[in-house]
Amino acid sequence: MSNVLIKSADIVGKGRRDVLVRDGRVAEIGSVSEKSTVAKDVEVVDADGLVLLPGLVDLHTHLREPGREDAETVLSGTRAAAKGGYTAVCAMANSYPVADTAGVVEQVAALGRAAGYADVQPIGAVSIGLEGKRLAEIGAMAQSAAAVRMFSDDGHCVHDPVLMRRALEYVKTFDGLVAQHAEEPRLTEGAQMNEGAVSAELGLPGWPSVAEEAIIARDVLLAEYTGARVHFCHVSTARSVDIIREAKARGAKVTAEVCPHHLLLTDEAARSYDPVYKVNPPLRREADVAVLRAALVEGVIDAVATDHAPHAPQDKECEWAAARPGMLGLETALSISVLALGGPAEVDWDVLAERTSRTPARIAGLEAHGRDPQPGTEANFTLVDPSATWTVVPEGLASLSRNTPYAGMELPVTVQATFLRGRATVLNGKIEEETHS
Ligand SMILES: NC(=O)N[C@@H](CC(=O)O)C(=O)O
Ligand SMILES: [Zn+2]
Ligand SMILES: [Zn+2]
Repeated sequence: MSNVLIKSADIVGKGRRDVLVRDGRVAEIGSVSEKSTVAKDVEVVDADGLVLLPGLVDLHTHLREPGREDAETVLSGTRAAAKGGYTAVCAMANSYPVADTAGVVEQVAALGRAAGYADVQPIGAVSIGLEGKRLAEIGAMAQSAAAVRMFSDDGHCVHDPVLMRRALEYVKTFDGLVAQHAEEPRLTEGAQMNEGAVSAELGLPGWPSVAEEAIIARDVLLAEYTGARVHFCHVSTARSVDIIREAKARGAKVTAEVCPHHLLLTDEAARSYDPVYKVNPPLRREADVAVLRAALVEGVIDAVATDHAPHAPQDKECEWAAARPGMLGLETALSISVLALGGPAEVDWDVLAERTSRTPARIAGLEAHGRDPQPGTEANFTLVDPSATWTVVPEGLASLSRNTPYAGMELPVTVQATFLRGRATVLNGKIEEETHS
């Protein structure tokens, strides 16, 4: 089904329109007369009451393949992405083997194409084996069939300033960027949760906010010095936002993302000792959450990114200190973002489209994504029901893993359909089983 007539969708900024898709691209937009278009080969999708967004784009997804296919695969992770309204995901490099060669990034991209549920853009490692010692083959990954533009040692900070400088000088030659996991490792040795009143009470070693802020401040300086692009992953503190705001005002080429969980949850959740709430960087204070929400609306934070981090039961269902950090995100990100921005009645859908689709597509250089429907553009959309609600049931998720912090919660907004080049990957809220790419 790549010929579709989407009837009467509320297109952000344009009002109610029909969108006719032929051969994966928008053919007509406006009031398309039924007679002329409802030919036999055109499927009609009634979108009355639904909001049409450009397909969501995730700058930060852990797909776990190769290496931890028990936790997630490219197939299961992209099915989860489609369910969440995503048409493109950027796959982090911390797989086993690490995505630090042209071979591995090409393999991940090929698995994405074979699955057919979302475009998979691999992120390459900055350093060999994420060890922070020697640069990975950045040029070969950039020139490979996977055309890697974004590089990250995510899971680890590119801590050595010389290595960071070299990486920035290198990616600058092809307008690439480094996505930094900002964590000064000496300040977080043994850390288990946000350092503050709650960690003191619980007696858990703290992860101080300055460990993030110190690296962001340094990398802003390196970005300005080299003229290269730096993107900050999972920004979690109020002071980080201040530093990024100042950097942007000076013209530094920096961008930043925030994760849905940092927009909603706080370190109070650690009182449960339930490792589902353990994540890097950790859940912070209420005051940080408020600043992150405002910064997202303002645009100081450019994008929502999931940091979808599936973990197998044995890595999560254990005591807090032994558990791996990270939580699922793809299937709940839109709902949590809407909730954090005031709920479906309050949310500005245009701002939401900007932060979840248009801007992340631009940051990652994914030209066919993040586009509002115009004649000729690829039909990568999601249809959202703004008045529906759903309850998170871990067993019902498309992800292979179950580590969602929202189990049992009733959330606003459902994804009714996702279209990738005009082909429904999700229809009537259900994953389409036949996707032929
Ligand atoms: N966020 C996490 O807590 N975990 C991520 C790594 C990372 O994003 O740093 C993971 O790969 O599990
Ligand atoms: Zn990280
Ligand atoms: Zn991550």
